[in-house]
Amino acid sequence: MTEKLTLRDNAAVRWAALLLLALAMFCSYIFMDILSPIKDLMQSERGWDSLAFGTMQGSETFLNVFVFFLIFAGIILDKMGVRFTALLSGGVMLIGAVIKWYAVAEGFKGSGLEAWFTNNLNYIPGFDELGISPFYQGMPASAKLAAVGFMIFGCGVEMAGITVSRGIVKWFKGREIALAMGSEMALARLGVATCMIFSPFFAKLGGQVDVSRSVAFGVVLLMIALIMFIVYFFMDKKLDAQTGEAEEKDEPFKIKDIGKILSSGGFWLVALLCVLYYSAIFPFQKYAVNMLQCNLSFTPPAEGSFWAGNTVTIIQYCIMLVVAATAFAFNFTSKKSLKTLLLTISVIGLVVFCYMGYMRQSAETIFAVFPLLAVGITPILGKVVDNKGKAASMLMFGSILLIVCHLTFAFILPLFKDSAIGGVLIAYVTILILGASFSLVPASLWPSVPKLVDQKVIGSAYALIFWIQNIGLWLFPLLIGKVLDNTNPQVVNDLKNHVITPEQAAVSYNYTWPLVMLACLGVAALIIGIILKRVDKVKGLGLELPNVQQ
Ligand SMILES: NCCCC[C@H](N)C(=O)NCC(=O)O
Repeated sequence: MTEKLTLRDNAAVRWAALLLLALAMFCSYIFMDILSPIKDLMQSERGWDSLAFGTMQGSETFLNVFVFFLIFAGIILDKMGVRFTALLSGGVMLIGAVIKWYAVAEGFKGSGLEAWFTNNLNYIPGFDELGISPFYQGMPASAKLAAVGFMIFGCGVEMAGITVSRGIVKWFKGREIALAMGSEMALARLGVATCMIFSPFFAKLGGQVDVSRSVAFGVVLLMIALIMFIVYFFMDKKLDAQTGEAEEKDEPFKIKDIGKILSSGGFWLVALLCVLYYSAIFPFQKYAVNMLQCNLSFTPPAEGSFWAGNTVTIIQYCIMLVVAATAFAFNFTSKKSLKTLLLTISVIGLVVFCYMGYMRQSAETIFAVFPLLAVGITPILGKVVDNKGKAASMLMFGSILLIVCHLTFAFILPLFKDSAIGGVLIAYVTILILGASFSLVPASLWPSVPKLVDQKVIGSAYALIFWIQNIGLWLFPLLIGKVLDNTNPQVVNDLKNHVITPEQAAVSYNYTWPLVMLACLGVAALIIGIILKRVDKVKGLGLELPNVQQ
Protein backbone atom coordinates (compact mmCIF):
# COMPACT_ATOMS: atom_id res chain seq x y z
CA MET A 1 0.00 0.00 0.00
CA THR A 2 1.44 3.40 -0.93
CA GLU A 3 1.39 6.12 1.71
CA LYS A 4 -0.52 9.31 0.88
CA LEU A 5 1.88 12.15 0.11
CA THR A 6 1.45 15.33 2.17
CA LEU A 7 2.67 18.91 1.90
CA ARG A 8 5.81 18.16 3.88
CA ASP A 9 6.83 15.42 1.44
CA ASN A 10 7.20 18.10 -1.20
CA ALA A 11 10.65 19.63 -0.66
CA ALA A 12 9.69 23.01 -2.20
CA VAL A 13 6.65 23.39 0.06
CA ARG A 14 8.60 22.21 3.13
CA TRP A 15 11.33 24.78 2.47
CA ALA A 16 8.74 27.46 1.74
CA ALA A 17 7.25 26.82 5.21
CA LEU A 18 10.74 27.15 6.66
CA LEU A 19 11.33 30.39 4.74
CA LEU A 20 8.20 31.93 6.28
CA LEU A 21 9.26 30.95 9.80
CA ALA A 22 12.88 31.98 9.25
CA LEU A 23 11.96 35.38 7.76
CA ALA A 24 9.77 36.06 10.80
CA MET A 25 12.76 35.25 13.05
CA PHE A 26 15.06 37.41 10.87
CA CYS A 27 12.76 40.39 11.53
CA SER A 28 12.52 39.58 15.25
CA TYR A 29 16.31 39.39 15.69
CA ILE A 30 16.63 42.80 14.03
CA PHE A 31 14.28 44.30 16.60
CA MET A 32 15.98 42.48 19.50
CA ASP A 33 19.17 44.56 19.14
CA ILE A 34 17.69 47.64 17.49
CA LEU A 35 19.06 50.10 20.09
CA SER A 36 22.38 48.30 20.76
CA PRO A 37 24.40 50.10 18.04
CA ILE A 38 23.00 53.56 18.95
CA LYS A 39 23.75 53.62 22.68
CA ASP A 40 25.63 56.91 22.21
CA LEU A 41 22.62 58.53 20.49
CA MET A 42 20.24 57.34 23.22
CA GLN A 43 22.47 59.18 25.68
CA SER A 44 22.67 62.40 23.67
CA GLU A 45 19.04 62.43 22.38
CA ARG A 46 17.08 60.91 25.28
CA GLY A 47 19.44 61.26 28.26
CA TRP A 48 19.86 57.52 28.85
CA ASP A 49 23.11 56.95 30.72
CA SER A 50 24.76 53.51 30.83
CA LEU A 51 22.64 52.44 33.79
CA ALA A 52 19.37 53.44 32.10
CA PHE A 53 20.47 51.83 28.85
CA GLY A 54 21.66 48.62 30.50
CA THR A 55 18.52 48.35 32.67
CA MET A 56 16.28 48.81 29.65
CA GLN A 57 18.24 46.21 27.64
CA GLY A 58 18.09 43.73 30.54
CA SER A 59 14.30 44.08 30.80
CA GLU A 60 13.93 41.80 27.74
CA THR A 61 14.34 38.65 29.83
CA PHE A 62 12.51 39.93 32.96
CA LEU A 63 9.01 38.44 32.45
CA ASN A 64 10.43 35.27 30.89
CA VAL A 65 12.78 34.52 33.76
CA PHE A 66 11.13 35.93 36.88
CA VAL A 67 7.44 35.64 35.99
CA PHE A 68 8.09 32.25 34.26
CA PHE A 69 6.43 33.47 31.07
CA LEU A 70 8.58 31.15 28.96
CA ILE A 71 7.30 28.12 30.86
CA PHE A 72 3.71 29.24 30.18
CA ALA A 73 4.66 29.83 26.55
CA GLY A 74 5.84 26.21 26.27
CA ILE A 75 2.60 24.95 27.76
CA ILE A 76 0.55 27.16 25.42
CA LEU A 77 2.58 25.83 22.49
CA ASP A 78 2.08 22.20 23.42
CA LYS A 79 -1.62 22.69 24.17
CA MET A 80 -2.59 25.00 21.30
CA GLY A 81 -0.14 23.97 18.59
CA VAL A 82 2.31 25.73 16.30
CA ARG A 83 0.04 27.93 14.17
CA PHE A 84 -1.92 29.47 17.05
CA THR A 85 1.23 30.16 19.07
CA ALA A 86 3.01 31.61 16.03
CA LEU A 87 0.22 34.18 15.58
CA LEU A 88 0.12 34.90 19.30
CA SER A 89 3.87 35.44 19.50
CA GLY A 90 3.83 37.66 16.39
CA GLY A 91 1.08 39.80 17.97
CA VAL A 92 2.83 40.03 21.36
CA MET A 93 6.13 41.06 19.71
CA LEU A 94 4.35 43.76 17.71
CA ILE A 95 2.53 45.19 20.76
CA GLY A 96 5.79 45.34 22.74
CA ALA A 97 7.61 46.94 19.81
CA VAL A 98 4.97 49.64 19.28
CA ILE A 99 5.18 50.55 22.99
CA LYS A 100 8.96 50.79 22.72
CA TRP A 101 8.67 52.93 19.60
CA TYR A 102 6.25 55.35 21.33
CA ALA A 103 8.62 55.59 24.32
CA VAL A 104 11.42 56.97 22.14
CA ALA A 105 9.19 58.98 19.78
CA GLU A 106 9.03 62.80 19.88
CA GLY A 107 5.31 62.58 20.76
CA PHE A 108 6.08 61.01 24.14
CA LYS A 109 8.11 64.04 25.22
CA GLY A 110 6.02 66.36 27.36
CA SER A 111 2.98 64.02 27.34
CA GLY A 112 0.89 63.14 30.39
CA LEU A 113 2.19 59.59 30.08
CA GLU A 114 5.75 60.87 30.37
CA ALA A 115 4.82 62.69 33.57
CA TRP A 116 3.20 59.53 34.94
CA PHE A 117 6.25 57.40 34.19
CA THR A 118 8.55 60.02 35.72
CA ASN A 119 6.64 59.89 39.01
CA ASN A 120 5.82 56.18 39.09
CA LEU A 121 7.40 52.76 38.56
CA ASN A 122 10.39 53.63 40.71
CA TYR A 123 10.30 50.52 42.78
CA ILE A 124 9.05 46.94 42.52
CA PRO A 125 8.74 45.44 46.01
CA GLY A 126 10.81 42.29 46.32
CA PHE A 127 12.61 42.70 43.01
CA ASP A 128 14.32 45.91 44.08
CA GLU A 129 15.82 44.33 47.19
CA LEU A 130 17.24 41.51 45.09
CA GLY A 131 18.70 44.00 42.62
CA ILE A 132 16.71 42.59 39.69
CA SER A 133 14.16 45.38 39.13
CA PRO A 134 13.77 46.60 35.55
CA PHE A 135 13.06 50.14 36.87
CA TYR A 136 14.73 52.44 39.40
CA GLN A 137 14.25 55.87 40.98
CA GLY A 138 15.52 58.51 38.55
CA MET A 139 15.37 56.31 35.43
CA PRO A 140 14.25 58.48 32.47
CA ALA A 141 10.52 58.05 31.75
CA SER A 142 11.24 57.10 28.13
CA ALA A 143 13.59 54.32 29.30
CA LYS A 144 10.94 53.03 31.73
CA LEU A 145 8.23 52.85 29.05
CA ALA A 146 10.74 51.35 26.59
CA ALA A 147 11.55 48.70 29.22
CA VAL A 148 7.83 47.87 29.55
CA GLY A 149 7.61 47.48 25.77
CA PHE A 150 10.83 45.48 25.58
CA MET A 151 9.77 43.00 28.28
CA ILE A 152 6.53 42.36 26.38
CA PHE A 153 8.51 41.98 23.16
CA GLY A 154 10.89 39.60 25.02
CA CYS A 155 7.93 37.33 25.85
CA GLY A 156 6.86 37.33 22.21
CA VAL A 157 10.29 36.74 20.72
CA GLU A 158 11.19 33.79 22.97
CA MET A 159 7.72 32.33 22.37
CA ALA A 160 8.33 32.75 18.65
CA GLY A 161 11.73 31.04 19.04
CA ILE A 162 10.31 27.89 20.61
CA THR A 163 7.36 27.91 18.19
CA VAL A 164 9.62 28.10 15.16
CA SER A 165 11.82 25.28 16.54
CA ARG A 166 8.77 23.11 17.06
CA GLY A 167 7.43 24.08 13.63
CA ILE A 168 10.70 22.97 12.03
CA VAL A 169 10.53 19.63 13.89
CA LYS A 170 6.96 19.21 12.59
CA TRP A 171 7.95 19.74 8.95
CA PHE A 172 11.45 18.26 8.92
CA LYS A 173 11.66 15.43 11.46
CA GLY A 174 13.38 12.44 9.84
CA ARG A 175 14.55 14.70 7.02
CA GLU A 176 17.16 17.50 6.82
CA ILE A 177 16.15 18.95 10.23
CA ALA A 178 19.59 20.27 11.23
CA LEU A 179 20.08 21.96 7.84
CA ALA A 180 16.65 23.56 8.28
CA MET A 181 17.40 24.73 11.82
CA GLY A 182 20.87 25.89 10.75
CA SER A 183 19.37 27.90 7.88
CA GLU A 184 16.80 29.48 10.19
CA MET A 185 19.57 30.46 12.62
CA ALA A 186 21.75 31.74 9.77
CA LEU A 187 18.97 34.12 8.76
CA ALA A 188 18.60 35.18 12.40
CA ARG A 189 22.34 36.00 12.53
CA LEU A 190 21.95 37.99 9.31
CA GLY A 191 19.24 39.87 11.22
CA VAL A 192 21.75 40.83 13.93
CA ALA A 193 24.24 42.01 11.31
CA THR A 194 21.47 43.94 9.48
CA CYS A 195 20.49 45.67 12.69
CA MET A 196 24.09 46.63 13.51
CA ILE A 197 24.40 48.27 10.11
CA PHE A 198 20.94 49.80 9.53
CA SER A 199 19.90 50.99 12.99
CA PRO A 200 22.51 53.82 13.05
CA PHE A 201 21.86 54.37 9.33
CA PHE A 202 18.13 55.13 9.91
CA ALA A 203 18.76 57.12 13.10
CA LYS A 204 21.09 59.50 11.22
CA LEU A 205 19.30 59.47 7.84
CA GLY A 206 19.22 62.85 6.08
CA GLY A 207 21.72 64.37 8.49
CA GLN A 208 19.14 64.85 11.25
CA VAL A 209 19.23 62.48 14.21
CA ASP A 210 15.95 60.77 15.17
CA VAL A 211 16.35 57.58 17.19
CA SER A 212 12.67 56.67 16.83
CA ARG A 213 13.24 56.11 13.08
CA SER A 214 15.41 53.07 13.92
CA VAL A 215 12.72 51.62 16.17
CA ALA A 216 10.03 52.40 13.57
CA PHE A 217 12.11 50.42 11.04
CA GLY A 218 12.01 47.48 13.49
CA VAL A 219 8.24 47.86 14.00
CA VAL A 220 7.63 47.69 10.24
CA LEU A 221 9.71 44.50 10.10
CA LEU A 222 7.67 42.98 12.92
CA MET A 223 4.50 43.69 10.92
CA ILE A 224 6.11 41.72 8.10
CA ALA A 225 6.93 38.95 10.61
CA LEU A 226 3.27 38.79 11.61
CA ILE A 227 2.27 38.51 7.95
CA MET A 228 4.76 35.62 7.56
CA PHE A 229 3.16 33.85 10.52
CA ILE A 230 -0.34 34.42 9.08
CA VAL A 231 0.67 32.83 5.76
CA TYR A 232 2.34 29.99 7.68
CA PHE A 233 -0.91 29.52 9.65
CA PHE A 234 -2.72 28.40 6.49
CA MET A 235 0.09 26.06 5.37
CA ASP A 236 0.19 24.44 8.79
CA LYS A 237 -3.60 24.05 8.81
CA LYS A 238 -3.50 22.37 5.40
CA LEU A 239 -0.75 20.01 6.56
CA ASP A 240 -2.79 18.97 9.59
CA ALA A 241 -5.84 18.46 7.39
CA GLN A 242 -3.80 16.16 5.14
CA THR A 243 -2.08 14.15 7.84
CA GLY A 244 -5.14 14.10 10.05
CA GLU A 245 -2.38 14.08 12.61
CA ALA A 246 -2.98 17.19 14.72
CA GLU A 247 -0.40 16.00 17.24
CA GLU A 248 -2.01 18.26 19.77
CA LYS A 249 -5.37 16.44 19.55
CA ASP A 250 -4.36 12.78 19.26
CA GLU A 251 -2.42 12.67 22.47
CA PRO A 252 -3.31 15.86 24.32
CA PHE A 253 -0.55 17.47 26.31
CA LYS A 254 -0.94 17.33 30.08
CA ILE A 255 0.99 19.43 32.60
CA LYS A 256 2.29 16.26 34.23
CA ASP A 257 4.08 15.44 30.93
CA ILE A 258 6.60 18.12 31.90
CA GLY A 259 7.77 15.70 34.62
CA LYS A 260 8.86 13.35 31.81
CA ILE A 261 11.12 16.05 30.40
CA LEU A 262 12.62 16.84 33.77
CA SER A 263 13.37 13.18 34.46
CA SER A 264 15.52 12.90 31.31
CA GLY A 265 19.25 13.13 32.14
CA GLY A 266 20.07 13.91 28.51
CA PHE A 267 17.67 16.87 28.59
CA TRP A 268 19.39 18.34 31.67
CA LEU A 269 22.83 17.96 30.12
CA VAL A 270 21.72 19.74 26.94
CA ALA A 271 20.00 22.49 28.97
CA LEU A 272 23.12 23.02 31.10
CA LEU A 273 25.39 23.05 28.10
CA CYS A 274 23.05 25.56 26.47
CA VAL A 275 23.05 28.02 29.39
CA LEU A 276 26.83 27.76 29.88
CA TYR A 277 27.67 28.16 26.21
CA TYR A 278 25.19 30.92 25.33
CA SER A 279 26.11 32.86 28.50
CA ALA A 280 29.62 33.12 27.10
CA ILE A 281 28.33 34.32 23.71
CA PHE A 282 25.30 36.64 23.83
CA PRO A 283 26.45 38.66 26.90
CA PHE A 284 29.94 38.87 25.34
CA GLN A 285 28.32 40.22 22.16
CA LYS A 286 27.05 43.21 24.18
CA TYR A 287 30.59 44.08 25.37
CA ALA A 288 32.68 42.86 22.43
CA VAL A 289 32.82 46.18 20.59
CA ASN A 290 33.98 47.96 23.74
CA MET A 291 36.50 45.18 24.46
CA LEU A 292 38.01 45.76 21.00
CA GLN A 293 38.03 49.54 21.56
CA CYS A 294 40.00 48.95 24.78
CA ASN A 295 42.48 46.53 23.20
CA LEU A 296 43.13 48.11 19.80
CA SER A 297 44.33 51.57 18.77
CA PHE A 298 42.26 53.03 15.97
CA THR A 299 43.09 55.93 13.63
CA PRO A 300 39.67 56.85 12.16
CA PRO A 301 39.58 57.84 8.44
CA ALA A 302 39.36 61.55 7.64
CA GLU A 303 35.87 63.08 7.93
CA GLY A 304 34.23 63.21 4.50
CA SER A 305 36.48 60.52 3.00
CA PHE A 306 35.08 57.43 1.26
CA TRP A 307 35.90 55.19 4.24
CA ALA A 308 34.05 57.45 6.67
CA GLY A 309 30.89 57.65 4.55
CA ASN A 310 27.60 55.72 4.30
CA THR A 311 28.33 54.28 0.83
CA VAL A 312 30.88 51.91 2.30
CA THR A 313 28.21 50.70 4.78
CA ILE A 314 25.88 49.77 1.94
CA ILE A 315 28.72 48.06 0.01
CA GLN A 316 29.70 46.05 3.08
CA TYR A 317 26.08 44.97 3.57
CA CYS A 318 25.80 43.90 -0.09
CA ILE A 319 29.00 41.86 0.29
CA MET A 320 27.51 40.30 3.40
CA LEU A 321 24.40 39.27 1.43
CA VAL A 322 26.53 37.77 -1.35
CA VAL A 323 28.62 35.77 1.15
CA ALA A 324 25.46 34.56 2.89
CA ALA A 325 23.75 33.62 -0.39
CA THR A 326 26.74 31.80 -1.89
CA ALA A 327 27.46 29.89 1.33
CA PHE A 328 23.78 28.92 1.54
CA ALA A 329 23.61 27.85 -2.11
CA PHE A 330 26.68 25.66 -1.45
CA ASN A 331 24.39 23.25 0.46
CA PHE A 332 22.08 22.68 -2.46
CA THR A 333 24.44 21.72 -5.24
CA SER A 334 26.30 18.49 -5.75
CA LYS A 335 28.34 19.75 -8.76
CA LYS A 336 31.95 19.95 -7.64
CA SER A 337 32.87 22.82 -9.97
CA LEU A 338 29.89 24.89 -8.80
CA LYS A 339 30.71 24.15 -5.17
CA THR A 340 34.29 25.39 -5.74
CA LEU A 341 33.00 28.55 -7.44
CA LEU A 342 30.55 29.32 -4.62
CA LEU A 343 33.19 28.70 -1.98
CA THR A 344 35.69 30.94 -3.78
CA ILE A 345 33.14 33.78 -4.01
CA SER A 346 32.33 33.39 -0.28
CA VAL A 347 35.99 33.47 0.75
CA ILE A 348 36.83 36.45 -1.48
CA GLY A 349 33.74 38.25 -0.13
CA LEU A 350 34.82 37.56 3.44
CA VAL A 351 38.35 38.84 2.80
CA VAL A 352 37.06 42.04 1.13
CA PHE A 353 34.59 42.52 4.00
CA CYS A 354 37.44 42.25 6.53
CA TYR A 355 39.64 44.62 4.52
CA MET A 356 36.85 47.22 4.46
CA GLY A 357 36.39 46.80 8.21
CA TYR A 358 40.11 47.44 8.71
CA MET A 359 40.04 50.53 6.49
CA ARG A 360 37.11 51.96 8.44
CA GLN A 361 39.12 51.62 11.66
CA SER A 362 36.16 51.06 13.94
CA ALA A 363 35.50 48.27 16.40
CA GLU A 364 31.85 47.89 15.23
CA THR A 365 32.84 47.16 11.65
CA ILE A 366 35.52 44.70 12.75
CA PHE A 367 33.11 42.87 15.03
CA ALA A 368 30.44 42.81 12.27
CA VAL A 369 32.26 39.81 10.80
CA PHE A 370 31.16 37.71 13.79
CA PRO A 371 27.57 36.96 12.69
CA LEU A 372 28.72 36.82 9.06
CA LEU A 373 30.74 33.62 9.47
CA ALA A 374 27.86 32.06 11.39
CA VAL A 375 25.49 33.03 8.52
CA GLY A 376 27.79 31.24 6.09
CA ILE A 377 28.61 28.05 7.91
CA THR A 378 25.69 27.22 10.26
CA PRO A 379 23.64 25.64 7.43
CA ILE A 380 26.74 23.77 6.18
CA LEU A 381 27.35 22.31 9.64
CA GLY A 382 23.63 21.54 9.92
CA LYS A 383 23.95 19.49 6.75
CA VAL A 384 26.89 17.60 8.25
CA VAL A 385 24.82 16.79 11.37
CA ASP A 386 21.94 15.58 9.14
CA ASN A 387 24.07 13.28 7.04
CA LYS A 388 26.92 12.26 9.29
CA GLY A 389 25.65 12.91 12.83
CA LYS A 390 28.37 13.65 15.43
CA ALA A 391 26.28 16.32 17.23
CA ALA A 392 27.78 15.57 20.67
CA SER A 393 31.33 15.77 19.28
CA MET A 394 30.51 19.08 17.61
CA LEU A 395 29.19 20.48 20.90
CA MET A 396 32.53 19.59 22.53
CA PHE A 397 34.57 21.03 19.69
CA GLY A 398 32.52 24.26 19.73
CA SER A 399 33.21 24.64 23.47
CA ILE A 400 36.97 24.14 22.94
CA LEU A 401 37.00 26.89 20.29
CA LEU A 402 35.08 29.17 22.66
CA ILE A 403 37.71 28.69 25.40
CA VAL A 404 40.60 29.32 22.99
CA CYS A 405 38.99 32.51 21.66
CA HIS A 406 38.18 34.08 25.04
CA LEU A 407 41.70 33.30 26.30
CA THR A 408 43.20 34.82 23.15
CA PHE A 409 41.15 37.99 23.67
CA ALA A 410 42.23 38.03 27.34
CA PHE A 411 45.96 37.37 27.05
CA ILE A 412 47.22 37.65 23.45
CA LEU A 413 45.25 40.56 21.95
CA PRO A 414 46.42 43.11 24.60
CA LEU A 415 50.06 42.34 23.65
CA PHE A 416 49.36 43.79 20.18
CA LYS A 417 47.68 47.03 21.26
CA ASP A 418 50.33 49.18 19.61
CA SER A 419 50.61 47.17 16.42
CA ALA A 420 48.07 48.66 13.98
CA ILE A 421 47.88 45.60 11.69
CA GLY A 422 48.90 42.83 14.13
CA GLY A 423 46.13 43.59 16.63
CA VAL A 424 43.40 43.81 13.97
CA LEU A 425 44.64 40.58 12.35
CA ILE A 426 44.53 38.68 15.64
CA ALA A 427 41.12 40.18 16.40
CA TYR A 428 39.76 39.09 13.00
CA VAL A 429 41.13 35.53 13.22
CA THR A 430 39.81 35.11 16.77
CA ILE A 431 36.39 36.56 15.90
CA LEU A 432 36.15 34.27 12.88
CA ILE A 433 37.02 31.22 15.00
CA LEU A 434 34.47 32.33 17.59
CA GLY A 435 31.96 32.65 14.72
CA ALA A 436 32.76 29.04 13.75
CA SER A 437 32.14 27.96 17.34
CA PHE A 438 28.86 29.91 17.30
CA SER A 439 27.86 27.82 14.28
CA LEU A 440 29.01 24.46 15.61
CA VAL A 441 27.06 24.60 18.87
CA PRO A 442 23.66 25.91 17.71
CA ALA A 443 23.76 23.71 14.58
CA SER A 444 24.16 20.59 16.72
CA LEU A 445 22.39 21.56 19.97
CA TRP A 446 18.88 22.51 18.83
CA PRO A 447 18.31 19.58 16.43
CA SER A 448 19.36 17.20 19.27
CA VAL A 449 16.39 18.13 21.48
CA PRO A 450 13.79 16.07 19.53
CA LYS A 451 15.99 13.00 20.16
CA LEU A 452 15.71 13.48 23.92
CA VAL A 453 12.00 14.08 24.54
CA ASP A 454 8.61 12.97 23.30
CA GLN A 455 7.26 14.88 20.27
CA LYS A 456 4.16 16.08 22.14
CA VAL A 457 6.21 17.85 24.84
CA ILE A 458 8.79 19.28 22.48
CA GLY A 459 7.43 22.83 22.86
CA SER A 460 7.73 22.64 26.66
CA ALA A 461 11.20 21.12 26.32
CA TYR A 462 12.44 24.00 24.16
CA ALA A 463 10.71 26.46 26.53
CA LEU A 464 12.45 24.97 29.58
CA ILE A 465 15.83 25.10 27.84
CA PHE A 466 15.22 28.72 26.76
CA TRP A 467 14.12 29.58 30.32
CA ILE A 468 17.31 28.15 31.83
CA GLN A 469 19.30 29.88 29.07
CA ASN A 470 17.53 33.21 29.75
CA ILE A 471 18.69 33.10 33.40
CA GLY A 472 22.28 33.10 32.11
CA LEU A 473 21.50 35.78 29.52
CA TRP A 474 20.13 37.98 32.28
CA LEU A 475 22.88 37.23 34.83
CA PHE A 476 26.09 37.36 32.79
CA PRO A 477 25.87 40.84 31.24
CA LEU A 478 25.45 42.03 34.81
CA LEU A 479 28.37 39.95 36.09
CA ILE A 480 30.65 41.10 33.27
CA GLY A 481 29.91 44.72 34.24
CA LYS A 482 30.58 44.04 37.92
CA VAL A 483 33.84 42.13 37.29
CA LEU A 484 34.93 44.89 34.91
CA ASP A 485 34.36 47.59 37.56
CA ASN A 486 35.98 45.55 40.36
CA THR A 487 39.09 44.72 38.35
CA ASN A 488 39.54 48.29 37.05
CA PRO A 489 39.38 50.34 40.28
CA GLN A 490 41.70 53.02 38.87
CA VAL A 491 39.42 53.72 35.90
CA VAL A 492 36.33 53.73 38.15
CA ASN A 493 37.92 56.12 40.66
CA ASP A 494 39.39 58.43 38.02
CA LEU A 495 35.99 58.65 36.38
CA LYS A 496 34.27 59.33 39.71
CA ASN A 497 36.81 62.05 40.57
CA HIS A 498 36.56 63.58 37.07
CA VAL A 499 40.26 62.87 36.40
CA ILE A 500 39.18 61.31 33.09
CA THR A 501 36.11 61.91 30.92
CA PRO A 502 33.46 59.18 30.34
CA GLU A 503 34.78 58.91 26.76
CA GLN A 504 38.34 58.25 28.02
CA ALA A 505 37.08 55.81 30.65
CA ALA A 506 35.07 53.89 28.04
CA VAL A 507 38.23 52.85 26.18
CA SER A 508 40.50 52.30 29.21
CA TYR A 509 39.15 49.07 30.69
CA ASN A 510 41.21 45.93 31.08
CA TYR A 511 38.96 43.04 30.02
CA THR A 512 41.20 40.17 31.16
CA TRP A 513 39.11 38.93 34.11
CA PRO A 514 35.66 39.13 32.50
CA LEU A 515 37.13 37.18 29.58
CA VAL A 516 38.67 34.59 31.91
CA MET A 517 35.21 34.22 33.51
CA LEU A 518 33.68 33.58 30.06
CA ALA A 519 36.46 31.08 29.24
CA CYS A 520 35.56 29.24 32.48
CA LEU A 521 31.97 28.98 31.22
CA GLY A 522 33.45 27.35 28.11
CA VAL A 523 35.41 24.87 30.28
CA ALA A 524 32.21 23.97 32.16
CA ALA A 525 30.37 23.57 28.83
CA LEU A 526 33.16 21.31 27.58
CA ILE A 527 32.93 19.10 30.68
CA ILE A 528 29.15 18.81 30.20
CA GLY A 529 29.79 18.01 26.52
CA ILE A 530 32.16 15.18 27.48
CA ILE A 531 29.60 13.77 29.94
CA LEU A 532 26.86 14.11 27.31
CA LYS A 533 28.91 12.13 24.80
CA ARG A 534 29.50 9.41 27.40
CA VAL A 535 25.77 9.27 28.34
CA ASP A 536 24.84 9.19 24.65
CA LYS A 537 27.07 6.17 24.14
CA VAL A 538 25.83 4.31 27.23
CA LYS A 539 22.12 5.09 26.81
CA GLY A 540 22.04 5.15 23.00
CA LEU A 541 20.33 8.57 22.77
CA GLY A 542 21.31 8.78 19.11
CA LEU A 543 22.99 12.19 19.32
CA GLU A 544 25.95 11.01 17.25
CA LEU A 545 23.68 9.47 14.59
CA PRO A 546 22.59 11.24 11.36
CA ASN A 547 19.11 12.82 11.29
CA VAL A 548 18.27 11.88 7.73
CA GLN A 549 16.71 8.44 7.60
CA GLN A 550 18.42 6.57 4.78
N1 LIG B 1 19.01 38.25 23.11
C1 LIG B 1 18.48 37.00 23.50
C2 LIG B 1 18.70 35.96 22.47
C3 LIG B 1 17.75 34.79 22.71
C4 LIG B 1 18.08 33.68 21.91
C5 LIG B 1 17.17 32.47 21.91
N2 LIG B 1 16.68 32.08 23.19
C6 LIG B 1 18.01 31.38 21.31
O1 LIG B 1 18.72 30.70 22.00
N3 LIG B 1 17.96 31.23 19.99
C7 LIG B 1 18.81 30.32 19.29
C8 LIG B 1 20.04 31.00 18.72
O2 LIG B 1 21.07 30.31 18.51
O3 LIG B 1 20.00 32.21 18.47
